[in-house]
Amino acid sequence: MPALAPEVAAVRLAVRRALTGLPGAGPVLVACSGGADSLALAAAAAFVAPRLGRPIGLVTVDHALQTGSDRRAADVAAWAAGAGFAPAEAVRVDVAGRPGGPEAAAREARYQALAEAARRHGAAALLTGHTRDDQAETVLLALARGAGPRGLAGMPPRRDLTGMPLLRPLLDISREQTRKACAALGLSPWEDPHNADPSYARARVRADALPALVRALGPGVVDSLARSARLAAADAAALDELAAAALPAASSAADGPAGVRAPGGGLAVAALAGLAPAVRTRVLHAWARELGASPAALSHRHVGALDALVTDWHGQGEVHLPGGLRVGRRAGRLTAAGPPG
Ligand SMILES: Nc1ncnc2c1ncn2[C@@H]1O[C@H](COP(=O)(O)OP(=O)(O)OP(=O)(O)O)[C@@H](O)[C@H]1O
Repeated sequence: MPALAPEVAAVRLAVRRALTGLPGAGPVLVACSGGADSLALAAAAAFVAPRLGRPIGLVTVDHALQTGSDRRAADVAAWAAGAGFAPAEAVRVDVAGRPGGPEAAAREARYQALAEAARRHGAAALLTGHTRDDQAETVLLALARGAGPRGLAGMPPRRDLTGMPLLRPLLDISREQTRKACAALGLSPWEDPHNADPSYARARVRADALPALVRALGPGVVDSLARSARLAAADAAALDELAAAALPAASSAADGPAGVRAPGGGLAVAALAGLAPAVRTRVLHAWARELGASPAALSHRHVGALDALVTDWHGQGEVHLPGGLRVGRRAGRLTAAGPPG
């Protein structure tokens, strides 16, 4: 019997770790584009899941943005059916008319379709094939736009996708390993032309920025960026916890000791002023979200303007937040009004 390729073993081990102890009896659903990362993930899941008594399914999304995309989706679904996935489904989505650029619109449509499919099949979790290289690219892109620790934390290995657990078992596996795993298993991955399209920032990072860093600083740079993401994630989680405790305290300080906390009830400036800036800005961000400001539209500029009501008060006017909300400072409190109508 030929020896098991080390890359195949590494991917299987990563998937086994992610699936062990997963609650719920439903299938795990692999989100597979047919690319090397998610194909290696699917092949590993097909091996590991049955051994853990876990059913497996696979969904591939057809964004209908390129000619032949329907054939690619059908090929992936057919391979999956043959490899024992049930369901083995190709889902077509309509990307047109969504907000943001084409990349963001395709991602939103894809995640919506994947979450819907996972719910429809009673899945215990959805699995994606993001690798350590994807993580390093995410961190570089976050650095380039001046993100804080939450952005630099990159992608978590596990998150909630509208009520469905989304797992990323391959965050410690390199893209080279997924390619080698596919080759060792005789699988021919699909090459997504978008991955090489220089009009996408991520494609430029993948093709130019990261290879330039590796040339200048050595091959360890990808692993180092992924490690920085893990460290930033731990710090961001600790700061989020501090902020989660400080928000009700600042809110009840504003309402008086017997006050019942209500998001619109205001925040006490004195309580906010005593917080470390990293905690205070998180409290203000969380409060703005509670008030109804959409997280996607809430920017550093909005939070900075709220912070200035506390730390740089000179009688300035109200701060306008997304969704028609207005926040002002009166009698030692930040209070909110709106949206209009
Ligand atoms: N069309 C699709 N259908 C289903 N899942 C997808 C699709 N596109 C991406 N995914 C999922 O999202 C993950 C990340 O995709 P992305 O395109 O960002 O990275 P990638 O490195 O090109 O991945 P891959 O090599 O697996 O295509 C994939 O590994 C896969 O799990």
